[in-house]
Amino acid sequence: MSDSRSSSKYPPVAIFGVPTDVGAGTRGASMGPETLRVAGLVEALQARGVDVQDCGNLEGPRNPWQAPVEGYRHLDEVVAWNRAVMETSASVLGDGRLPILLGGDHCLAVGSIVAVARHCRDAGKKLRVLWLDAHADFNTHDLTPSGNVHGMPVACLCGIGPRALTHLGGDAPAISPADVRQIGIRSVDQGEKRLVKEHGLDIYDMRYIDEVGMKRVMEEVLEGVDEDTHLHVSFDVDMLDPAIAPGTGTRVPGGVDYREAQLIMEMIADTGRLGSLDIVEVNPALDLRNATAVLAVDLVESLFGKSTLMRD
Ligand SMILES: NC(=[NH2+])NCCC[C@H](N)C(=O)O
Ligand SMILES: [Mn+2]
Ligand SMILES: [Mn+2]
Repeated sequence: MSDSRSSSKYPPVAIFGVPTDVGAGTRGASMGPETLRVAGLVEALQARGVDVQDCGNLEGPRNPWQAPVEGYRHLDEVVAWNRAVMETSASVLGDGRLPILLGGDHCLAVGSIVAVARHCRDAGKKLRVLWLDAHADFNTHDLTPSGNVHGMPVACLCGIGPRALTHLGGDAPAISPADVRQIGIRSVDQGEKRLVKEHGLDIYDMRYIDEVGMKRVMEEVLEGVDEDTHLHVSFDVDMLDPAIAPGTGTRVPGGVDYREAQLIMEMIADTGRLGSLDIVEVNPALDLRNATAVLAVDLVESLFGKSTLMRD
């Protein structure tokens, strides 16, 4: 076909915004979807030759902004939003499109990954989740220091958490810790550390990245990825160093720098196996001139094959 849209080696994409911060302890990530659009996400993908459909934003309950109850803040609202995310992700995957979730806070990855896991099971594909984050997000109601559910999605997906989230897709666990690789980690709470070790979560923390370098980290993370693998990238922008990405609610110093982040995205792009993406925790209320959203868009371009040299 001569249509430039079909020249991309990527499948068509469907973008949907999830404007909520019910899982977070700081307000503002609810404005993430619009700020990523303002930063030019759709146009940047189209310029890569990708067929992009913007489905607009999902709807759900408002943020009641209440204190945690029995270890969870806003659990009912978190479940309602995740149900909507799961349904939309499933229908996008069913249409043969690559879903891109614009968060919103990171609790929403429960819904997106439950849908992706089901899709992989039905399609006979192996799932690998790349969790790009400063945090392990493996808390439970009795370990959490905050009650914020955005600190719990990985545990929920692995079957540890409130039934409404662990069984969101009907059965549990949605995934196994062996399906997950975490990159950029540098803040894990005391009890969370124990749980992470107990479950053998594969964590590439900042110390390991410093010691061996990002190239080797990504080689290890992507080991075994083949044509039957579906890569789900769950990109919490707080993986990035706050000096380059200040617009997020739970900043932790000592994060991934610009070059390292580009290499992560480029090496994922090289596999050609990207199947779904979350971009979460962009908070324009804390940002400087939309720098964090602009950087996220820049990194997504690399994830869709833009390279700095003559490799296109
Ligand atoms: N997705 C995130 N930004 N999570 C931050 C979690 C922070 C902290 N570990 C907590 O559980 O409260
Ligand atoms: Mn996170
Ligand atoms: Mn985080």
